[in-house]
Amino acid sequence: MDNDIEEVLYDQASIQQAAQRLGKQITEDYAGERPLFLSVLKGAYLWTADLIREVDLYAELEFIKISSYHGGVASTDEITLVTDIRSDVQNRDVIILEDIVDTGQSLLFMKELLAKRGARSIKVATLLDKKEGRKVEVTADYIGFDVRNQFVVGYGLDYKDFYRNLPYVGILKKEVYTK
Ligand SMILES: O=P(O)(O)OC[C@H]1O[C@H](OP(=O)(O)OP(=O)(O)O)[C@H](O)[C@@H]1O
Ligand SMILES: Nc1nc2[nH]cnc2c(=O)[nH]1
Repeated sequence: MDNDIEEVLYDQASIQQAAQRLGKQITEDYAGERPLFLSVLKGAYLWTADLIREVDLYAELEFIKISSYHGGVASTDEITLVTDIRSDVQNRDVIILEDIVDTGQSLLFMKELLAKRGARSIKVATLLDKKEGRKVEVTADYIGFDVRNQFVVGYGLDYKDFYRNLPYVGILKKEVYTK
């Protein structure tokens, strides 16, 4: 798999540092509260594991699965809710955990869903923020790294469902897309 990678952008040590930085910030910001962390599958599973262990709060964790990409490098405009949560978000302080915010469509979908269900507050902690990719206006509150407008894989992020298990975030070689 490493042979398919053009460039490593963030290795495991840098991602751990980002998790520590954001975990500390969240712990301070939510002192005395019991937020609900909502991890967006599949991509956010590794980031969730890292970040949540750096949060020193009575925190609940739920997983939701939505889908926006259908195996390619171009985003579609359609988001589908694949697996919902069971817990009630009414009056809860929710922190959405994402691996990447790109067009923003997935995040907007999530935010609208939670707002409709009566969440008291909704914040977002993302490993990567690709601001240049935005098609809709939405922002993240806690950001690991800002990334350029290029397709990244690894650390939860896939290309055609592979590369999620790379222990770093990197860029695929061009020839991999055309193989
Ligand atoms: O800002 P956007 O353009 O909406 O892209 C961001 C979303 O795309 C990826 O998920 P994807 O739908 O590929 O599903 P996955 O997490 O299961 O890979 C990623 O995990 C984000 O949830
Ligand atoms: N793997 C991957 N998934 C994404 N979803 C939205 N942007 C990206 C990206 O750059 N890489």
